Amino acid sequence: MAMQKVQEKPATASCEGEVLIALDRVGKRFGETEVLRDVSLRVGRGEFVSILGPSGSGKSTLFNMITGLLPADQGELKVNGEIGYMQQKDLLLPWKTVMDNITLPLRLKGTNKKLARERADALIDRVGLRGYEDRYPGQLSGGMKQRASFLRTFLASGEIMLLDEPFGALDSMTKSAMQTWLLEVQEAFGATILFITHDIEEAILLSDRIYVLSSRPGVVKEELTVGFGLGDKRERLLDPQLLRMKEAIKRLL
Ligand SMILES: Nc1ncnc2c1ncn2[C@@H]1O[C@H](COP(=O)(O)OP(=O)(O)OP(=O)(O)O)[C@@H](O)[C@H]1O
Repeated sequence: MAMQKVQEKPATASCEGEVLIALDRVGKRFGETEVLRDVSLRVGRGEFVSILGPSGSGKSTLFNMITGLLPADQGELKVNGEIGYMQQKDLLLPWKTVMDNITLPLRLKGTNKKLARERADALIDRVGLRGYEDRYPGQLSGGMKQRASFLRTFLASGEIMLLDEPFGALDSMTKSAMQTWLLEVQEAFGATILFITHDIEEAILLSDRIYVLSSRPGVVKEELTVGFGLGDKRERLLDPQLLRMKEAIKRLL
């Protein structure tokens, strides 16, 4: 039944404005295992789009294809802009300072040290790490490490950020603070974000649109626009529509 629905969907999923990521009927197998089937999605400039799906539904595989780390077996995949990829683990190098970690991708791209530091310095207040530039990752809290990792990704990313469950390992209070922080920086930086999560509430709270993936194979079961709490997404937490949407998504998974 689910497949029927996907087949009926137009290949061009909805999004307004300039499209930065476009997938049309993308498929992927690992040997005998079909991991993704017929995945079509769009991400427009300045949008916050989430991919919500259970473990094993192919979310990270999708990101690996979007970044070009893995080829797609089927379908079309277009990316219009430079991508920064923040993986599940923060992957900060423990022997480098916060500043050296943050500026590493810029340095690898050939930016000189002074300029890379100036660029990081201009944003360090925004991520709440002023005064921690010379510390080492082991001296930071989980939330601080995620913020350092986020800034590193942002500086290197140009226009598009792919965030793979960035808050998955955090305790619920830190997670909630980080979600608020992410919404603030997205607004301030005007970033385009494609976000992976298996937390339904997190997806509803943060996103403009959500693609709900089923598992084995990963198929887009539904594309949802979060049409409430548009002025201030944090107010969604208090909105009765949140619960209704959460229940509707649970029924899809
Ligand atoms: N390189 C690979 N070779 C073989 N199988 C793979 C490879 N990468 C992923 N898989 C398989 O593909 C499926 C999807 O994995 P993927 O990591 O994309 O899922 P996910 O939705 O991101 O899961 P999680 O939420 O647990 O991170 C899994 O069954 C996984 O074992």
